[in-house]
Amino acid sequence: MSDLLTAAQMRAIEQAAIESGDVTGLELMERAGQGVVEAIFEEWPELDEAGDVAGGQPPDPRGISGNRKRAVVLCGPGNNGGDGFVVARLLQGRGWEVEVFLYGDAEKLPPDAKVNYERWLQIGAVAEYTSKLHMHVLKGDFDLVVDALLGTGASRALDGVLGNTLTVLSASMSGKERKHKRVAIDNPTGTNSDTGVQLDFDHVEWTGFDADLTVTFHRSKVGHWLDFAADVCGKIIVKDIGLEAKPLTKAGKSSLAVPVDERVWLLDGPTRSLGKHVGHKYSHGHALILTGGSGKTGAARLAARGALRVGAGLVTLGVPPSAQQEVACQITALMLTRVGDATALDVILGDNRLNALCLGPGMGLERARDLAPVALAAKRATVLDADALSAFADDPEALFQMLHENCVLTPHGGEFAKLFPDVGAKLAAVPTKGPAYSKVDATREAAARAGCIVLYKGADTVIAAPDGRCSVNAAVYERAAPWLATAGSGDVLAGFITGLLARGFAPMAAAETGAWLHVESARAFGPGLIAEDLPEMLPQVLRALAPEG
Ligand SMILES: NC(=O)C1=CN([C@@H]2O[C@H](COP(=O)(O)OP(=O)(O)OC[C@H]3O[C@@H](n4cnc5c(N)ncnc54)[C@H](O)[C@@H]3O)[C@@H](O)[C@H]2O)[C@@H](O)CC1
Ligand SMILES: Nc1ncnc2c1ncn2[C@@H]1O[C@H](COP(=O)(O)OP(=O)(O)O)[C@@H](O)[C@H]1O
Ligand SMILES: [K+]
Repeated sequence: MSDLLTAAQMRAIEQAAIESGDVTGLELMERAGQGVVEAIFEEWPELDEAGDVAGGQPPDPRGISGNRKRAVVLCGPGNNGGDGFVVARLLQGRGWEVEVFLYGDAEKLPPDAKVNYERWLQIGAVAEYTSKLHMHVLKGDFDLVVDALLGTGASRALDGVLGNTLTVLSASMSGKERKHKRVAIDNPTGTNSDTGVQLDFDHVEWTGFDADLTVTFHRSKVGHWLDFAADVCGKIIVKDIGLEAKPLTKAGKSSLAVPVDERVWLLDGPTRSLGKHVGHKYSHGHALILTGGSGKTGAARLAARGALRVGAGLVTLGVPPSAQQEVACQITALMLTRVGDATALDVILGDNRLNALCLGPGMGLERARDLAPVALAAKRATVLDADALSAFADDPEALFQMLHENCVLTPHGGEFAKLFPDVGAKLAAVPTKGPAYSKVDATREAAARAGCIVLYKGADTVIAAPDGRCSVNAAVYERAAPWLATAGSGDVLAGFITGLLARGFAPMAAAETGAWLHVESARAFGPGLIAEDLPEMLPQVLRALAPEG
């Protein structure tokens, strides 16, 4: 998968291509419509009775004389609607019976959409999109419903006619017995293409258009991978509309988000340690993971197991005296050392071979507050998770002062909102106009403020660096791993990242790789997963990637 674009970036790319004279807006719209039709028939070959997908061929007489396929195309007031008119024309050209409904005023359509509206009028009718529309669709024996209502230009709350109709349509047409397929052009109406959140609409069960397939153009949009969108996009297909050759400007590039994929491991993983074949355990790094007191050591042990499995040469648990016996009974390959207080930690960190630290899982707020200053002053690569984040909820600035560039913060939503309350509030606000503030924006802003890597957890994990680099590790669509929502899985993630830091990964790469391996381990196990299983799946995941991993 390539870069993920915001609506503004996509618009800028299209605009640059049009201004360069390489292509017209009308040509792009035609290619977009063709792309949608291609995707429909690639996805559901059984719908294709007429043969040639590219259009232009006369329809197969069997399609007309036999049972004609039937489509409803819902067109909106902008260029997304324009794509819809192209799709309607191409389907009709292939022998389909097509009904088109327009939400909005035809006279106000933008120029390219207007042209395609008029082309469609030469071969078909346009009915008004009304609040009764869903009844028509529900009663009709349709094979396909196309959502061309709103695309990247969707920017404000939905009105009653639009929102209610879509909601009833989607709700009443869910379930296996539904005959027709549902396709959204660019994004399902009801979602924001920058944020993935639902557009504001005053309806209790508001869902928006619930698609089986979403066909987007040139590049996937950031919002396809965030928040609620993954629940309603169905599946994403990206269609080329001939914009490839135009790179983004430098300024545009620095604000790109990239998806995390297996390259994070393949580029670095197998060799990222000192000495690929002849190295010894110290050349693979030594991680120190601090535990909480007696009865609270499980989380840190999970993290430690993760760090060891991901390839740290040695992993030591730093335990308070009260927990020494408990931890000693539970570990074998892991080591332990007593870390009673900040002074003891200071002494231990005199050993320069300890090159990665992890604070937070099960640590306890007080112990985290006591030990964090010494740990951070040692300037080792350091993961701060869980209690090490919550401990500074009252004074995040005190934490930010101590952080350095080799730190990785791994908050979930609650911890994020405690450390960055203003950023969290911006993210939580329901957008009323575009461009909207997304989890990508929020994580970037947090990383810049903290001066280190921030990994903001969730099914749509976002990782950002202070310099604006940003990536999305989305466990959605074919990478869905809902089993990760289990106690302790975040502790294992902290351990994976710590282990990778010990191996010498740069903080951003460690966070990306850790997050990616975390989801892969969950997928390799599948349903029934508990946190303990995650480190145990790593050998299998790594073997499949690179034999020497
Ligand atoms: N610009 C181009 O050259 C191309 C654009 N394409 C299509 O054009 C789309 C973007 O077109 P637009 O920028 O015109 O945007 P849209 O068609 O997504 O929507 C813009 C229109 O919807 C209205 N609107 C926004 N939010 C609304 C709401 N909540 N309720 C009701 N109306 C609302 C706006 O006032 C405006 O009239 C893309 O998603 C894509 O489908 C493709 O044809 C490829 C080429
Ligand atoms: N539905 C989901 N799909 C994929 N990953 C998820 C999902 N829910 C949670 N996760 C992941 O599981 C981990 C949970 O971490 P966290 O909230 O800290 O839990 P804990 O404190 O119990 O370990 C995070 O890495 C998060 O990204
Ligand atoms: K749409």
